[in-house]
Amino acid sequence: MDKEKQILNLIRMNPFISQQELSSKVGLSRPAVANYIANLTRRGEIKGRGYILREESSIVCIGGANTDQKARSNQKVRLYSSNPVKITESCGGVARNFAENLSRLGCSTSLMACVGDDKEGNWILKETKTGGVDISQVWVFPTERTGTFTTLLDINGESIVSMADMNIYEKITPFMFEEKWSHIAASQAVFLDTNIPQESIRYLIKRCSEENLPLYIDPVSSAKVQKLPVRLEGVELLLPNREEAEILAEMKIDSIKDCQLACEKIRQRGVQKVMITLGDQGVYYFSPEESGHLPPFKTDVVDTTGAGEAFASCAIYGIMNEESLLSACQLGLAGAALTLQTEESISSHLKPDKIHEIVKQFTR
Ligand SMILES: Nc1ncnc2c1ncn2[C@@H]1O[C@H](COP(=O)(O)OP(=O)(O)O)[C@@H](O)[C@H]1O
Ligand SMILES: O=c1[nH]cc([C@@H]2O[C@H](COP(=O)(O)O)[C@@H](O)[C@H]2O)c(=O)[nH]1
Repeated sequence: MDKEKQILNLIRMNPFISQQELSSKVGLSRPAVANYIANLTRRGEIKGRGYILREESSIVCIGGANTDQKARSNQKVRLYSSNPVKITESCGGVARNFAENLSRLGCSTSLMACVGDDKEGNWILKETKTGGVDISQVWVFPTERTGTFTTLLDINGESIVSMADMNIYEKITPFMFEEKWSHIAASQAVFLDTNIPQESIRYLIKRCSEENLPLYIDPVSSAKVQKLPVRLEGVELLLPNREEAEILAEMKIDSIKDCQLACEKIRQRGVQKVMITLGDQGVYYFSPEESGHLPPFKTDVVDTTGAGEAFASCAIYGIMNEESLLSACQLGLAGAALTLQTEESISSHLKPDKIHEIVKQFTR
């Protein structure tokens, strides 16, 4: 590749790159680089220098965007039998749900995910945009089908079994993130789920760590948590549920005391903070400064789908607003309680005032 092309490619990947950095990367003197840039500018290839300011509380959410199909049984589910159910459909995907929740909390969020060029993909894009999320960074793949998540809910709203048809995410490569790096680097923080392939997860962890970008990870499921690398330096916060934490820590978790040991083991892998969500047992949080267990805020449980992302988004909202880990978890529990009350994966009542009010009500 000639020097001019190399310079253009480097600028495309990082519009903030300095002439000094360009000179050492392409092996030219700084004045020679300046000369190339002057020529490229004259020819209109470079339209100006892209100093885009980092937005306050902006976050890029990377991972899954699916349609969720929920079959809710109106009697206790009988396995190996035909069960009368009511089926509903909504937009889902861990990263997508997280982005919409945070947008409802007033943060500037963008989604980096992929959908097929099909009815479902178009629906997700439309709904997510209506939810206030920037969808300009979503890839639309013409030959792939949008991911689907199908779950069977028992009469008490608990999921009995779920099926994830998400082959589309296998098409995502590290290079695609490299190309979008200027957008990622312009955010205050990055949220990542493990729907994307292992090499892309590794790439993002390494790059965020090198560039000191706070990175929060939701491991999605006990199948997908296995994609995380052993070393997790640079991950500011990991939010596994109990099963995922058992896999990460390589131990059974049967008590709150076990949670503490599991968090210590997970932290030895390089993570700074850990929050293990424990379903109807609440959450255990852990950092070098603070640790403890909180039971859930009591509420009617209509449907548990989306509670994990509601917890994650409200807790991270707290962290981005420099709350303590304890206060961030209380906000997380408030968000989860709101989502448990609805059949939707996202509560339309989610607002900063509302979650603060719930925390006040339960901690009085
Ligand atoms: N059955 C339940 N009763 C009360 N709270 C629940 C229940 N299920 C989930 N939650 C709340 O939602 C949070 C996340 O749920 P959890 O099941 O641990 O995560 P995930 O949905 O990611 O598996 C919990 O920390 C808790 O606050
Ligand atoms: O392998 C996956 N399973 C499930 C999800 C998504 O996770 C949400 C359910 O999450 P929870 O565990 O909080 O119920 C759904 O919206 C579903 O689309 C996903 O992205 N990837």
